[in-house]
Amino acid sequence: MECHVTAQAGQFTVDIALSTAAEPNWLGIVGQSGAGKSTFLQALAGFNAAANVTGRWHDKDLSKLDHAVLVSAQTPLFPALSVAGNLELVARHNQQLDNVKTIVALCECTALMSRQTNELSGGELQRVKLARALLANPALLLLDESFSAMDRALRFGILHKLKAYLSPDVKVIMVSHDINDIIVSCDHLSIIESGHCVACGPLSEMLNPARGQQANASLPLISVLHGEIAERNKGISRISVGETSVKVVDESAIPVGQSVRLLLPASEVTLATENSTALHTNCLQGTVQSVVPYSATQVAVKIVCEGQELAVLLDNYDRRINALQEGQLVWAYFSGQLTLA
Ligand SMILES: Nc1ncnc2c1ncn2[C@@H]1O[C@H](COP(=O)(O)OP(=O)(O)OP(=O)(O)O)[C@@H](O)[C@H]1O
Repeated sequence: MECHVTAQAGQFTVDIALSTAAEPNWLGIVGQSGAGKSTFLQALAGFNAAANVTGRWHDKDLSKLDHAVLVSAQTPLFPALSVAGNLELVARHNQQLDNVKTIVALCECTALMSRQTNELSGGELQRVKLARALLANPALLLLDESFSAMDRALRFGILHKLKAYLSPDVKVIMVSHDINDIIVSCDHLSIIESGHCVACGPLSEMLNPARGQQANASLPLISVLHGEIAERNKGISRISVGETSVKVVDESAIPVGQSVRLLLPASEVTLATENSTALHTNCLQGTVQSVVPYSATQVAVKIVCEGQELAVLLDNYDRRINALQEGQLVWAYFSGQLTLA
Protein backbone atom coordinates (compact mmCIF):
# COMPACT_ATOMS: atom_id res chain seq x y z
CA MET A 1 0.00 0.00 0.00
CA GLU A 2 1.19 3.49 -0.87
CA CYS A 3 -0.69 6.59 0.15
CA HIS A 4 0.27 10.26 0.11
CA VAL A 5 -2.06 12.98 1.33
CA THR A 6 -1.36 16.69 1.49
CA ALA A 7 -4.05 18.92 2.94
CA GLN A 8 -4.52 22.17 4.77
CA ALA A 9 -6.76 22.75 7.80
CA GLY A 10 -6.56 26.45 8.58
CA GLN A 11 -2.88 27.13 9.29
CA PHE A 12 -2.18 23.42 9.86
CA THR A 13 -0.51 21.39 7.10
CA VAL A 14 -0.87 17.65 6.73
CA ASP A 15 1.72 15.87 4.60
CA ILE A 16 1.24 12.19 5.34
CA ALA A 17 3.00 9.47 3.35
CA LEU A 18 2.16 5.89 4.31
CA SER A 19 3.86 2.88 2.83
CA THR A 20 3.64 -0.79 3.75
CA ALA A 21 5.37 -3.81 2.23
CA ALA A 22 2.36 -6.08 2.81
CA GLU A 23 -1.19 -5.01 1.95
CA PRO A 24 -3.07 -4.10 5.15
CA ASN A 25 -6.73 -4.96 5.54
CA TRP A 26 -7.32 -2.84 8.60
CA LEU A 27 -4.91 0.05 9.19
CA GLY A 28 -4.97 1.68 12.62
CA ILE A 29 -3.84 5.25 13.16
CA VAL A 30 -2.77 6.70 16.49
CA GLY A 31 -1.39 10.10 17.37
CA GLN A 32 -1.82 12.87 19.85
CA SER A 33 -4.74 15.26 19.73
CA GLY A 34 -4.30 17.78 16.92
CA ALA A 35 -1.76 15.60 15.05
CA GLY A 36 -3.85 15.70 11.86
CA LYS A 37 -5.61 12.32 11.90
CA SER A 38 -9.10 13.66 11.14
CA THR A 39 -7.78 16.00 8.45
CA PHE A 40 -6.13 12.97 6.82
CA LEU A 41 -9.35 10.91 6.86
CA GLN A 42 -11.44 13.82 5.60
CA ALA A 43 -9.07 14.25 2.66
CA LEU A 44 -9.34 10.52 1.82
CA ALA A 45 -13.13 10.75 2.04
CA GLY A 46 -13.15 13.62 -0.47
CA PHE A 47 -14.39 16.21 2.05
CA ASN A 48 -11.48 18.57 1.36
CA ALA A 49 -11.58 19.76 -2.24
CA ALA A 50 -8.14 21.38 -1.97
CA ALA A 51 -6.45 18.21 -0.66
CA ASN A 52 -4.21 16.13 -2.86
CA VAL A 53 -4.53 12.34 -2.55
CA THR A 54 -2.40 9.84 -4.43
CA GLY A 55 -1.56 6.17 -3.98
CA ARG A 56 -2.94 2.68 -4.27
CA TRP A 57 -4.22 0.01 -1.93
CA HIS A 58 -4.45 -3.44 -3.52
CA ASP A 59 -6.09 -2.67 -6.87
CA LYS A 60 -7.67 0.59 -5.68
CA ASP A 61 -6.41 3.94 -6.94
CA LEU A 62 -6.88 6.15 -3.88
CA SER A 63 -7.06 9.32 -5.98
CA LYS A 64 -10.07 8.00 -7.88
CA LEU A 65 -11.89 6.27 -5.06
CA ASP A 66 -15.54 7.31 -5.09
CA HIS A 67 -16.64 4.85 -2.41
CA ALA A 68 -14.65 6.04 0.59
CA VAL A 69 -17.12 6.44 3.46
CA LEU A 70 -16.28 8.36 6.61
CA VAL A 71 -17.86 7.69 10.01
CA SER A 72 -17.13 10.59 12.35
CA ALA A 73 -18.67 13.23 14.58
CA GLN A 74 -18.60 15.52 11.54
CA THR A 75 -20.91 13.35 9.45
CA PRO A 76 -24.45 14.24 10.68
CA LEU A 77 -27.61 12.24 10.16
CA PHE A 78 -30.73 13.86 8.65
CA PRO A 79 -32.51 15.35 11.69
CA ALA A 80 -35.93 15.33 9.98
CA LEU A 81 -35.85 11.56 9.47
CA SER A 82 -36.07 8.73 12.00
CA VAL A 83 -33.24 6.22 12.32
CA ALA A 84 -35.11 3.90 9.93
CA GLY A 85 -35.63 6.80 7.50
CA ASN A 86 -31.93 7.67 7.54
CA LEU A 87 -30.84 4.10 6.96
CA GLU A 88 -33.40 3.29 4.28
CA LEU A 89 -32.52 6.41 2.33
CA VAL A 90 -28.88 5.35 2.03
CA ALA A 91 -29.76 1.69 1.49
CA ARG A 92 -32.12 2.52 -1.37
CA HIS A 93 -29.60 4.84 -3.00
CA ASN A 94 -26.93 2.11 -2.90
CA GLN A 95 -29.21 -0.86 -3.75
CA GLN A 96 -28.59 -2.31 -0.29
CA LEU A 97 -32.20 -2.72 0.93
CA ASP A 98 -31.71 -6.49 1.21
CA ASN A 99 -28.88 -5.93 3.69
CA VAL A 100 -30.66 -3.51 6.02
CA LYS A 101 -31.76 -6.17 8.54
CA THR A 102 -28.31 -7.77 8.79
CA ILE A 103 -26.48 -4.47 9.13
CA VAL A 104 -28.97 -3.07 11.63
CA ALA A 105 -28.48 -6.20 13.78
CA LEU A 106 -24.70 -6.07 13.38
CA CYS A 107 -24.62 -2.46 14.61
CA GLU A 108 -27.06 -3.19 17.46
CA CYS A 109 -29.61 -0.73 16.03
CA THR A 110 -32.70 -2.96 15.93
CA ALA A 111 -34.30 -1.28 18.94
CA LEU A 112 -33.47 2.20 17.64
CA MET A 113 -35.24 2.13 14.28
CA SER A 114 -38.32 4.15 15.26
CA ARG A 115 -36.35 6.77 17.22
CA GLN A 116 -35.65 10.34 16.11
CA THR A 117 -31.96 11.04 15.67
CA ASN A 118 -31.92 13.94 18.15
CA GLU A 119 -33.08 11.53 20.90
CA LEU A 120 -30.08 9.23 20.60
CA SER A 121 -27.24 8.89 23.11
CA GLY A 122 -23.66 9.29 21.91
CA GLY A 123 -23.09 5.54 21.58
CA GLU A 124 -26.46 5.00 19.86
CA LEU A 125 -25.66 7.76 17.37
CA GLN A 126 -22.31 6.13 16.60
CA ARG A 127 -24.01 2.78 15.97
CA VAL A 128 -26.53 4.33 13.57
CA LYS A 129 -23.75 6.19 11.73
CA LEU A 130 -21.79 2.96 11.37
CA ALA A 131 -24.88 1.18 10.00
CA ARG A 132 -25.44 4.01 7.53
CA ALA A 133 -21.82 3.81 6.38
CA LEU A 134 -22.07 0.04 5.80
CA LEU A 135 -25.28 0.53 3.80
CA ALA A 136 -23.36 2.92 1.55
CA ASN A 137 -21.41 -0.17 0.40
CA PRO A 138 -17.95 1.31 1.03
CA ALA A 139 -14.77 0.26 -0.75
CA LEU A 140 -12.78 2.14 1.90
CA LEU A 141 -14.31 2.54 5.35
CA LEU A 142 -12.84 5.41 7.39
CA LEU A 143 -13.58 5.20 11.11
CA ASP A 144 -12.75 8.36 13.07
CA GLU A 145 -13.26 7.68 16.79
CA SER A 146 -16.40 5.81 15.73
CA PHE A 147 -16.67 3.71 18.91
CA SER A 148 -15.53 6.20 21.53
CA ALA A 149 -18.94 6.58 23.23
CA MET A 150 -19.66 2.84 23.45
CA ASP A 151 -18.82 0.67 26.42
CA ARG A 152 -16.09 -1.90 25.98
CA ALA A 153 -18.30 -5.00 25.67
CA LEU A 154 -20.47 -3.33 23.03
CA ARG A 155 -17.59 -1.95 20.97
CA PHE A 156 -15.64 -5.20 20.93
CA GLY A 157 -18.83 -7.12 20.12
CA ILE A 158 -19.55 -4.86 17.14
CA LEU A 159 -15.93 -4.83 15.99
CA HIS A 160 -15.88 -8.61 16.11
CA LYS A 161 -19.04 -8.86 13.96
CA LEU A 162 -17.83 -6.12 11.61
CA LYS A 163 -14.58 -7.94 10.91
CA ALA A 164 -16.49 -11.12 10.10
CA TYR A 165 -19.00 -9.25 7.92
CA LEU A 166 -16.75 -7.14 5.71
CA SER A 167 -15.41 -8.76 2.59
CA PRO A 168 -11.60 -8.72 2.28
CA ASP A 169 -12.06 -6.29 -0.63
CA VAL A 170 -13.24 -3.60 1.77
CA LYS A 171 -10.30 -1.77 3.33
CA VAL A 172 -10.58 -0.02 6.67
CA ILE A 173 -8.68 2.81 8.31
CA MET A 174 -9.42 3.28 11.98
CA VAL A 175 -8.40 6.31 14.05
CA SER A 176 -8.73 5.81 17.78
CA HIS A 177 -7.28 7.17 21.00
CA ASP A 178 -7.91 3.74 22.52
CA ILE A 179 -5.07 1.45 21.47
CA ASN A 180 -7.17 -1.57 22.47
CA ASP A 181 -9.65 -0.82 19.65
CA ILE A 182 -6.79 -0.84 17.20
CA ILE A 183 -5.10 -3.93 18.54
CA VAL A 184 -8.28 -6.00 18.43
CA SER A 185 -9.07 -4.97 14.86
CA CYS A 186 -6.05 -3.85 12.88
CA ASP A 187 -3.21 -5.72 11.21
CA HIS A 188 -1.15 -2.57 10.49
CA LEU A 189 -0.51 0.55 12.49
CA SER A 190 0.67 4.06 11.70
CA ILE A 191 1.73 6.81 14.09
CA ILE A 192 0.99 10.41 13.13
CA GLU A 193 2.82 13.35 14.67
CA SER A 194 2.44 17.04 13.74
CA GLY A 195 0.87 16.27 10.37
CA HIS A 196 3.38 13.57 9.36
CA CYS A 197 3.58 9.80 9.53
CA VAL A 198 6.55 8.91 11.77
CA ALA A 199 6.16 5.12 11.74
CA CYS A 200 4.05 2.59 9.86
CA GLY A 201 4.15 -1.20 9.72
CA PRO A 202 2.58 -4.51 10.71
CA LEU A 203 0.99 -4.32 14.16
CA SER A 204 3.21 -7.06 15.57
CA GLU A 205 6.35 -5.16 14.53
CA MET A 206 5.05 -1.85 15.79
CA LEU A 207 4.34 -3.39 19.20
CA ASN A 208 7.73 -5.10 19.31
CA PRO A 209 9.86 -3.95 22.24
CA ALA A 210 12.87 -3.60 19.90
CA ARG A 211 11.29 -0.45 18.51
CA GLY A 212 10.76 0.89 22.03
CA GLN A 213 13.35 3.63 21.66
CA GLN A 214 11.22 5.26 19.01
CA ALA A 215 8.05 4.55 20.97
CA ASN A 216 5.40 7.20 20.88
CA ALA A 217 3.63 8.21 24.07
CA SER A 218 0.34 7.13 22.52
CA LEU A 219 1.59 3.60 21.87
CA PRO A 220 2.06 1.49 25.00
CA LEU A 221 3.80 -1.85 24.78
CA ILE A 222 1.11 -4.52 24.54
CA SER A 223 1.43 -8.20 23.63
CA VAL A 224 -1.27 -10.08 21.76
CA LEU A 225 -1.76 -13.75 22.70
CA HIS A 226 -3.86 -15.94 20.45
CA GLY A 227 -6.10 -18.53 22.08
CA GLU A 228 -9.52 -20.10 22.07
CA ILE A 229 -12.40 -19.78 24.54
CA ALA A 230 -12.53 -23.22 26.15
CA GLU A 231 -15.35 -22.46 28.61
CA ARG A 232 -17.21 -19.55 30.19
CA ASN A 233 -18.76 -19.52 33.64
CA LYS A 234 -20.26 -16.51 35.45
CA GLY A 235 -18.36 -13.95 33.40
CA ILE A 236 -15.01 -15.73 33.66
CA SER A 237 -13.65 -17.47 30.58
CA ARG A 238 -10.94 -20.06 30.41
CA ILE A 239 -8.82 -19.41 27.34
CA SER A 240 -6.62 -22.17 26.03
CA VAL A 241 -3.26 -20.87 24.85
CA GLY A 242 -1.31 -23.73 23.34
CA GLU A 243 -0.99 -26.52 25.91
CA THR A 244 -1.94 -24.32 28.82
CA SER A 245 -4.85 -22.07 29.74
CA VAL A 246 -5.53 -18.75 31.44
CA LYS A 247 -8.65 -17.36 33.11
CA VAL A 248 -9.92 -13.87 32.29
CA VAL A 249 -12.88 -11.67 33.09
CA ASP A 250 -14.93 -11.87 29.90
CA GLU A 251 -17.49 -9.20 29.01
CA SER A 252 -17.57 -10.21 25.36
CA ALA A 253 -20.33 -12.10 23.58
CA ILE A 254 -17.81 -14.16 21.62
CA PRO A 255 -19.04 -17.78 21.45
CA VAL A 256 -17.23 -20.56 23.31
CA GLY A 257 -14.92 -22.44 20.94
CA GLN A 258 -14.02 -19.35 18.95
CA SER A 259 -10.50 -17.98 18.46
CA VAL A 260 -9.75 -14.84 20.42
CA ARG A 261 -6.95 -12.42 21.05
CA LEU A 262 -5.87 -11.57 24.55
CA LEU A 263 -4.26 -8.17 25.07
CA LEU A 264 -1.55 -8.07 27.71
CA PRO A 265 -0.06 -4.64 28.53
CA ALA A 266 3.63 -5.26 29.27
CA SER A 267 3.38 -3.10 32.36
CA GLU A 268 0.87 -5.55 33.87
CA VAL A 269 2.97 -8.69 33.50
CA THR A 270 5.29 -9.74 36.32
CA LEU A 271 8.37 -11.79 35.56
CA ALA A 272 9.74 -14.49 37.87
CA THR A 273 12.89 -16.54 37.41
CA GLU A 274 11.50 -19.32 39.60
CA ASN A 275 8.11 -20.94 39.58
CA SER A 276 6.12 -19.74 42.55
CA THR A 277 2.55 -19.82 43.76
CA ALA A 278 2.03 -16.10 43.26
CA LEU A 279 -1.26 -14.41 43.97
CA HIS A 280 -1.80 -13.65 40.29
CA THR A 281 -4.49 -15.67 38.56
CA ASN A 282 -2.43 -16.66 35.56
CA CYS A 283 1.02 -17.99 34.88
CA LEU A 284 2.72 -18.84 31.59
CA GLN A 285 6.09 -20.52 31.39
CA GLY A 286 8.44 -19.24 28.72
CA THR A 287 12.00 -18.62 27.66
CA VAL A 288 13.82 -15.32 27.33
CA GLN A 289 14.29 -14.25 23.73
CA SER A 290 15.77 -10.77 24.11
CA VAL A 291 16.37 -7.98 26.60
CA VAL A 292 16.36 -4.50 25.05
CA PRO A 293 16.33 -0.92 26.40
CA TYR A 294 12.80 0.46 26.13
CA SER A 295 12.88 3.92 27.70
CA ALA A 296 15.18 5.97 29.92
CA THR A 297 13.89 4.05 32.94
CA GLN A 298 12.73 0.69 31.60
CA VAL A 299 13.98 -2.42 29.86
CA ALA A 300 11.74 -4.67 27.75
CA VAL A 301 12.14 -8.42 28.11
CA LYS A 302 10.69 -10.42 25.24
CA ILE A 303 9.83 -13.98 26.16
CA VAL A 304 8.33 -16.82 24.15
CA CYS A 305 5.42 -18.68 25.79
CA GLU A 306 3.60 -21.48 23.98
CA GLY A 307 5.24 -20.35 20.74
CA GLN A 308 3.97 -16.79 21.15
CA GLU A 309 5.81 -13.59 22.04
CA LEU A 310 5.11 -11.81 25.27
CA ALA A 311 6.71 -8.55 26.44
CA VAL A 312 7.45 -7.62 30.04
CA LEU A 313 8.74 -4.24 31.26
CA LEU A 314 11.30 -4.13 34.05
CA ASP A 315 12.64 -1.02 35.75
CA ASN A 316 16.29 -0.22 35.03
CA TYR A 317 17.31 -0.76 38.63
CA ASP A 318 15.85 -4.31 38.71
CA ARG A 319 18.85 -6.50 39.53
CA ARG A 320 17.37 -9.50 37.68
CA ILE A 321 18.05 -7.80 34.35
CA ASN A 322 21.78 -8.57 34.35
CA ALA A 323 21.13 -12.21 35.15
CA LEU A 324 18.65 -12.76 32.32
CA GLN A 325 20.07 -14.77 29.45
CA GLU A 326 18.68 -15.81 26.09
CA GLY A 327 16.93 -19.19 26.39
CA GLN A 328 16.52 -18.92 30.14
CA LEU A 329 13.35 -20.39 31.64
CA VAL A 330 11.06 -17.76 33.20
CA TRP A 331 7.46 -17.44 34.40
CA ALA A 332 5.13 -14.61 33.42
CA TYR A 333 2.37 -13.78 35.92
CA PHE A 334 -0.64 -11.59 35.24
CA SER A 335 -4.14 -11.01 36.54
CA GLY A 336 -7.37 -11.94 34.77
CA GLN A 337 -8.47 -8.33 34.18
CA LEU A 338 -7.45 -8.32 30.53
CA THR A 339 -9.01 -7.29 27.27
CA LEU A 340 -10.34 -10.11 25.14
CA ALA A 341 -11.34 -9.66 21.52
N1 LIG B 1 -11.43 23.81 9.92
C1 LIG B 1 -10.27 24.07 10.52
N2 LIG B 1 -9.81 25.35 10.59
C2 LIG B 1 -8.66 25.64 11.20
N3 LIG B 1 -7.88 24.72 11.79
C3 LIG B 1 -8.28 23.45 11.78
C4 LIG B 1 -9.49 23.04 11.14
N4 LIG B 1 -9.64 21.72 11.29
C5 LIG B 1 -8.58 21.28 11.98
N5 LIG B 1 -7.75 22.32 12.28
C6 LIG B 1 -6.49 22.22 13.00
O1 LIG B 1 -5.68 21.27 12.34
C7 LIG B 1 -4.95 20.49 13.31
C8 LIG B 1 -5.22 19.01 13.09
O2 LIG B 1 -6.58 18.75 13.39
P1 LIG B 1 -7.19 17.30 13.31
O3 LIG B 1 -8.63 17.41 13.64
O4 LIG B 1 -6.84 16.70 11.99
O5 LIG B 1 -6.38 16.54 14.45
P2 LIG B 1 -6.62 15.11 15.11
O6 LIG B 1 -5.31 14.40 15.10
O7 LIG B 1 -7.75 14.42 14.45
O8 LIG B 1 -7.00 15.52 16.58
P3 LIG B 1 -7.97 14.83 17.67
O9 LIG B 1 -7.32 13.56 18.10
O10 LIG B 1 -8.02 15.86 18.76
O11 LIG B 1 -9.31 14.63 17.00
C9 LIG B 1 -5.36 21.00 14.68
O12 LIG B 1 -4.38 21.89 15.14
C10 LIG B 1 -6.67 21.71 14.42
O13 LIG B 1 -6.85 22.78 15.33
